[in-house]
Amino acid sequence: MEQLAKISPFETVLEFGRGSSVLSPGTIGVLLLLIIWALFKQATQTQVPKIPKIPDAPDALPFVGNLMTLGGRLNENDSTIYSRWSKNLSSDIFQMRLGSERAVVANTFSTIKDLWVGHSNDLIDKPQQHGFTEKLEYDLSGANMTEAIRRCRKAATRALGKSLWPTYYHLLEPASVSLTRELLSKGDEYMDIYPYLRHIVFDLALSLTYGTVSNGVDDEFTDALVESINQISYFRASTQRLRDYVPILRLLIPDFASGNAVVAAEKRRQEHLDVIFDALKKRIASGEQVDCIVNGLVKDNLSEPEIHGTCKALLQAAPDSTASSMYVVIGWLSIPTGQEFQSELYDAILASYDGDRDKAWEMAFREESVELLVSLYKETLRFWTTTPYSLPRTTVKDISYWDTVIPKGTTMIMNAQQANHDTAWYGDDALEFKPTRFIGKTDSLPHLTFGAGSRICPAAALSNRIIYALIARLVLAFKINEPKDLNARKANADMLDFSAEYRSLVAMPRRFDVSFSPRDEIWIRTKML
Ligand code: HEM
Repeated sequence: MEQLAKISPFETVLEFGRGSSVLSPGTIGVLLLLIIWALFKQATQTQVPKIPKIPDAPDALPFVGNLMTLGGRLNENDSTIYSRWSKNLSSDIFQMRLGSERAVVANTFSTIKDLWVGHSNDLIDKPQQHGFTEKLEYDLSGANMTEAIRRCRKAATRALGKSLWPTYYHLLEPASVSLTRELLSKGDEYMDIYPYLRHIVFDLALSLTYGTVSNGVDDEFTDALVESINQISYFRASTQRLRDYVPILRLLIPDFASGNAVVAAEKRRQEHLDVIFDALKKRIASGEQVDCIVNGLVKDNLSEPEIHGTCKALLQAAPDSTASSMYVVIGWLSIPTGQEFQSELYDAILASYDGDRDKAWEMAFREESVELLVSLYKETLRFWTTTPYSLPRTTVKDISYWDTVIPKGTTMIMNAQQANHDTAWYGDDALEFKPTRFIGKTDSLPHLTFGAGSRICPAAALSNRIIYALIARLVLAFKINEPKDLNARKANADMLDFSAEYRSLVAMPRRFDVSFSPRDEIWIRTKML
């Protein structure tokens, strides 16, 4: 019987049907029993058995398990729901059913550290999301750690390493100058700075990968590429699509809208990248020296799909997560408490360079000598967890955890949003935004927004530096103001409500407007030369 169930209950029933030309009442009875039994198995079974001694999330339903409460269906992101379950169960860790997938959710900093760092190599694979993963040609972020993916990750990590940063300054510095010029031209006008921040990070990622930049914030080609990237991000590791997790739905319902949307987005993304790649090949063939990751990967003999797979992951991961973090902190700086902090930060930046504004401006991308600003970006990433449940992993072997065993093949989810606000780890003020929190602290894992362990974000240090440098230059040049008009869009600095996106992997801050008053216009203009 166990054997038959593995084939698929419906195939089993069909086999019975084929074997008998006339269905006797006895055969029909057996068939019915078999269908009920097969449905029962489908309704409750998971890829790994229930794990002893780990409590279950409440209200699991047949077939879908806990999915009906997740995926933004209650206008809350999955992490907020996980936090509630963890609290109600009085347990750091619980298990749940996502259709046929058994997942363990860890909710406190110390539990996550024990599992993700203590068992780093045991948690190196990613869950394969049916209806999504197979529609992407090659995908570093979502793939298991095969030999090819190991090579891609190694190449990406090398390209993002500190020794290569000096080659990226010439990309970031002009971008920050054009941003400053743009802000200066706006005068007292209130504006939404998000598209500009996103554009800077996207251009950096495009230069790093394919050695090119886009044409501008409203460039049509880039918009289409960004749109295809967004579509793919929207479905990645999301619990919104039931059929990605429930086998019987895949069997019964064809994959219409969203499945086709992923395929169409992947096709569009690939077409655009092919154009960019071809242009790069022509430049290289004509003898031009182009410093970019693709060039390095070609020299490393990675295949073309591997090259695109690595670069797609970098292009995909970079813009929204980095831009969102800069955006929320700019929003906080504009509100009254942030206004006071702006002056403190301005003084701290100048003090680090003995009052030499030019040097402070020049060194922004080259070093992180302003401790208050380092603490500010760490606290920003901790408090507004833009990747609330990180990227789920899969165990590649059985893991002994306290007095139980988490089996090989279990989906592992870190509730980074909850752990980043864990009072047992950060103290009673964990729910406050405290920009000085990390002064004098050198912990290598200050928060979990970049993930942890074997698949931690390879761009964590570079992203930190981008945020540090752009904020340093903004504060040196301008005072950031919130709109006076009561009906205007003001920043939402709430640790959860800052984002209006409940369904997908990356939080999307609610949009707001701010204005930038030059501290000293004549001095700023000297930086535009
Ligand atoms: C503030 C900005 C960023 C945040 C919060 C962020 C967050 C994350 C997180 C949570 C993961 C999953 C880690 C894990 O499984 O433990 C990840 C993976 C990844 N990130 Fe980032 N990221 C950021 C910026 C970037 C940038 C700028 C790039 C590229 C230039 C990048 C490239 C990647 C790649 C390639 C992966 C997949 C690594 C793998 O699966 O082996 N990220 N990121």
